[in-house]
Amino acid sequence: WMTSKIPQSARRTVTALQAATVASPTLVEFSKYEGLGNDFILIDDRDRDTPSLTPEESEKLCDRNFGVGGDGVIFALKPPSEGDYDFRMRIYNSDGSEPEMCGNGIRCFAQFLKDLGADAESYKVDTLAGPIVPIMNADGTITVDMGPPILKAANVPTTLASNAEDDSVVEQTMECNGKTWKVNAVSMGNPHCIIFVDDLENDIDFERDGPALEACTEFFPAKTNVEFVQVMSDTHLKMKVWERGAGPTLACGTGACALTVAAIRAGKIPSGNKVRVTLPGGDLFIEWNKGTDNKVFMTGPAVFSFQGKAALK
Ligand SMILES: N[C@@H](CCC[C@H](N)C(=O)O)C(=O)O
Repeated sequence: WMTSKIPQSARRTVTALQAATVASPTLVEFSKYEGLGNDFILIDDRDRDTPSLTPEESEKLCDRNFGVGGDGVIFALKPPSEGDYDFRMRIYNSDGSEPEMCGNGIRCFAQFLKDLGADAESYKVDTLAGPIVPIMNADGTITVDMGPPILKAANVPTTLASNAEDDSVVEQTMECNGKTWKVNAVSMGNPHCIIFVDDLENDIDFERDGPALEACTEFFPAKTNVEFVQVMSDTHLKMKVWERGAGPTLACGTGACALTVAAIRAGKIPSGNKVRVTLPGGDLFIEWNKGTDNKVFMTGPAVFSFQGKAALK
């Protein structure tokens, strides 16, 4: 009797709504991982050459209210046919832009592959920043051979005048956001603007200075990740990061590598040590083989959080 009391026109509306509700959305299978709280949606695209999601779809999935939530989406792809690679990694930032590399991301990528059944001790991964090699440690952490830092100003890229050997930028003066900064420019495949401060909590207006420096395309034409760093001791650095394309994150692996290199080059700490970098989400350990093979090694965790199917909206 209930149905008979609903007017004909309203019944048509209800039927239309039901049809809309039952129309099945496209579902994406994903796994979620984090490295010191820098969190990523991992997609198993090992049968593909290119990502199965567009930058726009990735941006929607990263939304923390309407999607899964994450600082980026990482795709595990088929290796290129040449170069003896095991896999290819591509990543979109949470705003849909595509960076060349991601340090915490590649540890999550390696752990994801391990959880999918890969059992090698190390992998040669093709990235837009060149070959990167994650090494699986017995204690569950992952060490990554990040390759050599890129110091030449034009290759970072920065338009700041080089003021050191190798055409690099060390403690160079830069005007941005109405302030004068002492800037160090280092690329780990992706650009980093590193600023040393005496007091991380009081010397910067993080929420204003971070985005202003990120978008300072006059000096960093590809935009830049921004790291504010306090030197705690010869082997301990503390940092806050404002990431290009993602904003404030709890950790940045390429950033930790870049700022360690910058600290050594600026004479803030000696070379030859393993450096502990404290980020908002925890610690990474960085070594720069300056003077030998010039490579940077990063060690830290990568942890599975959850997996599921998400609607593509
Ligand atoms: N969180 C990452 C860096 C991700 C890329 C960055 N936002 C960029 O656009 O360069 C890391 O751990 O390195």
